[in-house]
Amino acid sequence: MSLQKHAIFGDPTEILLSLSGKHHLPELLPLAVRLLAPDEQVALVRIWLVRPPEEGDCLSCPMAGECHHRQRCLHLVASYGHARHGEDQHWERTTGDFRRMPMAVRKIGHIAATGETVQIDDVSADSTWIARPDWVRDEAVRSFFGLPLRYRDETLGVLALFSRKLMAVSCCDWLRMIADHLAAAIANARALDEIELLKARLEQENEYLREEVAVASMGELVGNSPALQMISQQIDLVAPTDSSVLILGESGTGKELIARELHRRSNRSERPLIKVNCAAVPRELYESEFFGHSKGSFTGALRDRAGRFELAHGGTLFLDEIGEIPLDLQAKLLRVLQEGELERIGEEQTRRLNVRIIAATNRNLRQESAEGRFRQDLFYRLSVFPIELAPLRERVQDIPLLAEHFLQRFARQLGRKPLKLTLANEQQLQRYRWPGNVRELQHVLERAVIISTDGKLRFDLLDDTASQPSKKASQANIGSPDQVLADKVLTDREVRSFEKENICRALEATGGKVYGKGGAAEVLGLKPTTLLSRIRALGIRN
Ligand SMILES: Nc1ncnc2c1ncn2[C@@H]1O[C@H](COP(=O)(O)OP(=O)(O)OP(=O)(O)O)[C@@H](O)[C@H]1O
Repeated sequence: MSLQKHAIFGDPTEILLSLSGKHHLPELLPLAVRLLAPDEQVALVRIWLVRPPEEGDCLSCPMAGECHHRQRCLHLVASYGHARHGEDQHWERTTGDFRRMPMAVRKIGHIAATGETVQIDDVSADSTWIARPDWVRDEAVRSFFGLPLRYRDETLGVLALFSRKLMAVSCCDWLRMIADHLAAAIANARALDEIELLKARLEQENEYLREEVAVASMGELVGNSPALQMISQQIDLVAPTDSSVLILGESGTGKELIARELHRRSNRSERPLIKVNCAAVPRELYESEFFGHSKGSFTGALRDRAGRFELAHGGTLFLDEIGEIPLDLQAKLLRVLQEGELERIGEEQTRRLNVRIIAATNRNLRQESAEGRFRQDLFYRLSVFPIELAPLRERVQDIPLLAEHFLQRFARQLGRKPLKLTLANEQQLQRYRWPGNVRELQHVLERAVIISTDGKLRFDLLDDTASQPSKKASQANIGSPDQVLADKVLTDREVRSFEKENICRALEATGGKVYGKGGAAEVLGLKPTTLLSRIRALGIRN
């Protein structure tokens, strides 16, 4: 087949190649009609797809009188051409009189119902097929070619082409091939949409279940140190109010537990507590995660989705790791907190919300805001009532109670006989520095229950890396961690270098493994998502 004969469409191979790069219907179909109507020789190309009518469709449909069963009809989904008269130069609208076509009615309906191709070389001579003879005359339309879009014995729709020239036989062959290709692409795009929808649904369910499991395994606040008693009093004071609370403390000290306790003791406890781990949200999804989006507002927005703010309406929104929010989003977050209303991405409608905010961070947010890394106004807004959790090494009084609590829990979970915590055990645990705080203690006790098969508790405590001098750190002239800790007061640069050094050592020790048992996150007593975000923030190559 030579290209000249069917030059009416441009190069068909190019058309097929271009179409194969589009995987979603909103891109694929408009491109197909444009490619098939490159110039004035082709007056109009249209694609209809077979679908059930949408709500309200039949009430306003000009073809309703000719439609009997109203179960399925043809929906005009793409249109393109070259008008000689009229204002709508390219006939791109899909809202005109032929936006819906009943099955088996007129030529388009006939093609869809029978799966047969219809070719009319001289339309003016065959007036039975023509809905608008004046349009055919005014626009000098010569021939019509209508093809079913068939995929695996199913007619998905109709491709129709009105030409101002008589089409060559070869041209019709090419069109058939393009129609077959288009039908397969439509079926694939639908399958892909379905997969993405299911994937998004699964991810959401998964996230929800993970949170449920996490909450179920969190339990109550254990400890009787003066520091913890004071925290409990603070919770009682602030819980019934709607004030924002900022929970500060090292990783693993129990900030999330405190947030849940605050919600539980508040008047909102019957409503949901929605958590966002700000360190785990990909940068480009922040806005949608917080404020939601409407269908089609960006690639991948396959349906309307409520953001976390909306889900928390009437309840509490827990913003964990708030220090990780990018600066540009901080401004938007502040606006929502100040005004109590938001718009989903891609939507004009303003929604009023009643949400109580609890935020948590292990960063020194005051200092970060003073240095411009965190918005000061947002910091003040969030820290109406700050609660500061002391690290475990500063409340060693809590260690025996916590250890006993975890021992019983893990013995029960693992089906082991309850083990006894001796005085020597308690002292050993109280001597350790617990860089990963209560989370680390929890892991150490879980391991202890697993390995202590002879009824005697043995703690597999990691070397207190914090007390090992570091060559690299002293080379960098920031003082060894020993010195650093002994001095107590650290500059921000020292803290960051120290943190970087410590993470690098953990990664070295675990062969770069971040997640799971024996991974760097576990060694450091951090959540893997937190560790990953720090690795990124500190520019560590893993
Ligand atoms: N006082 C406590 N009593 C009982 N369990 C506790 C206590 N404090 C912390 N835990 C447990 O320790 C683990 C870590 O706590 P949590 O996740 O609340 O810490 P976090 O400070 O939010 O950590 P991160 O900063 O890494 O998010 C959880 O399993 C929690 O249940």
